[in-house]
Amino acid sequence: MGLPRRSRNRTNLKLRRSFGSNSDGKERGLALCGLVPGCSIRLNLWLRKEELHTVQYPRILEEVIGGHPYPQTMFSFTEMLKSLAPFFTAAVVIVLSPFVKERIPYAVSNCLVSTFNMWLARFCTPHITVVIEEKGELKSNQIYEAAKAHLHTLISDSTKPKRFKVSKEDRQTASTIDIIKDVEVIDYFRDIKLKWKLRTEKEERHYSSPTKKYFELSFDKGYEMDVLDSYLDDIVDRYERIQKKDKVVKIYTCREKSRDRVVYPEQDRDRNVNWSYVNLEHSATFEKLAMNPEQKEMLKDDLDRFLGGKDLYKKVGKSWKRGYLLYGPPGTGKTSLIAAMANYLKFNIYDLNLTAALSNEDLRSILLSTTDRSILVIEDVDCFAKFHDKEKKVYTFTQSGLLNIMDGSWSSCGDERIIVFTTNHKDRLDPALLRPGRMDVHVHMSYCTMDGFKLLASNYLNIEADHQLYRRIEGLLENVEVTPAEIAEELLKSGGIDDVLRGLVKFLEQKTLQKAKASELKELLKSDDNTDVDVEGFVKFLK
Ligand SMILES: Nc1ncnc2c1ncn2[C@@H]1O[C@H](COP(=O)(O)OP(=O)(O)OP(=O)(O)O)[C@@H](O)[C@H]1O
Repeated sequence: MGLPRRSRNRTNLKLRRSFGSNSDGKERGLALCGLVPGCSIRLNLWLRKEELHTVQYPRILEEVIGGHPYPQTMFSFTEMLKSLAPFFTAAVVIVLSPFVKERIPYAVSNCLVSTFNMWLARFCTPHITVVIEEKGELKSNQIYEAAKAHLHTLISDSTKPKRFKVSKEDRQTASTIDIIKDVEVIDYFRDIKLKWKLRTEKEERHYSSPTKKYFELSFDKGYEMDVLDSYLDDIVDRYERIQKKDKVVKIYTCREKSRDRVVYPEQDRDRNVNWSYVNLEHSATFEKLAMNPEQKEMLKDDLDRFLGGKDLYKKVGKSWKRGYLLYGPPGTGKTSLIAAMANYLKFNIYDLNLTAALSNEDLRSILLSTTDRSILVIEDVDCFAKFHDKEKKVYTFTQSGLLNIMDGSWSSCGDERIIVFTTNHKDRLDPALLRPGRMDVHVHMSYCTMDGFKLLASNYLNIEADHQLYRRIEGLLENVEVTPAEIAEELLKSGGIDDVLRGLVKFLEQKTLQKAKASELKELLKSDDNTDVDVEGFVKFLK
């Protein structure tokens, strides 16, 4: 596990003073430590006590560290007094102790001595600070997520810090306790005392650059192996187990890039990718979906085979990814099917909102920032047919850009990745996009059938057996194209079962009538040779 390193050329050094001796043990004095926030780089500057009053600390450290000024306020007098106060207390105790022992109760002198010991231990034992940043180079940092979950459990179950926050969202059943930034949370592991702090830091390059979050984990020097190899590993293992068992599926959306088009340096491009997430509240499951039962089974089998196919994919040298194309008219359940797939697999969803402003480079960064065991969704992919248009190439990705990323870097640097495209017009898609390897399974989401209707009626109205109106409904469904979304809307209306079904029959009859009128009109227009009308378009419009 590599610890992150930072440049020494930073302006916001935090300085700490402590007494001790330097490495050869001879020189005693005050050590000025330049601590880079969130980093274990420590710069010690040894001074004799008599030099303390004459030295300009900032100037000296400036030279040591490399030419950056520090805010003078860091060396305030109060702060200096604060850090010397325990030392002073201890000195008083030591000097006065023979005298004090006889005159003050044992408990009081004992308390003073132990305060001194604590202070000594605190200032003389060197600490290690490990920084755990929220984001790695490209993706989220799993140790950060695991630490967050661990601290959440820790403060909910036992150790409460001095300050913590409580919140409860609308639909939550219980309130949530969470840590606040800069407040210390103490944890113990095999007698090692561990101090956690959540920190945030604004990148200084630009006002719109994102705030960086990270945890600082501090502990006594000498325990590095225990902490890195056992403590953190335990936390991550536990997190992974919980994730697999009770994982709440999340849906990530990519936030709009800032409008002022900041051009970040190459190494910072990925910082521009900013996913935000909410828990997927969609309760869709395969069982609740009204679709062809055989197709449903085929899809579930395909997903199962994909999940268990690690060795096969490795053996044949293919990336462990699978592409699905869901096509059909609006309201036939494409989005619901994606939610059902995510709930079935317990994979997070990345909803990629392709806008004309994205370049191929942006697209690459976005795709590479998604995690394994996820479903990448690109809805209404036919709308990007215009990405053939090379004229708009300044900020527009190209179709070949999308395909290259899908086939190349994105798919080869992760495991268990699913990509789902949806479209209302399969015929408008470029055949290059449709070929196996890119879209391996094509799923047609069709208008509602009688089987689909029965399933919806069971979900919405709890009708398990037959109903006297079913014959009528079946007859109507055979003749009219109606989407499951339309049926669902009717079934949601208020009233008893009979009222709702009668309302549905009425709705279907109206649709049948409209259809008949539309075809009548079509025939009429066709028979009139002099009519200069786009018959198909006109009928569609009327529908
Ligand atoms: N096959 C289905 N089974 C069950 N419910 C469905 C189905 N299709 C649609 N619905 C209902 O209709 C609503 C809208 O459907 P959904 O958004 O999944 O359709 P869509 O095909 O993705 O539409 P669009 O192409 O406009 O995005 C869903 O929330 C669900 O309640």
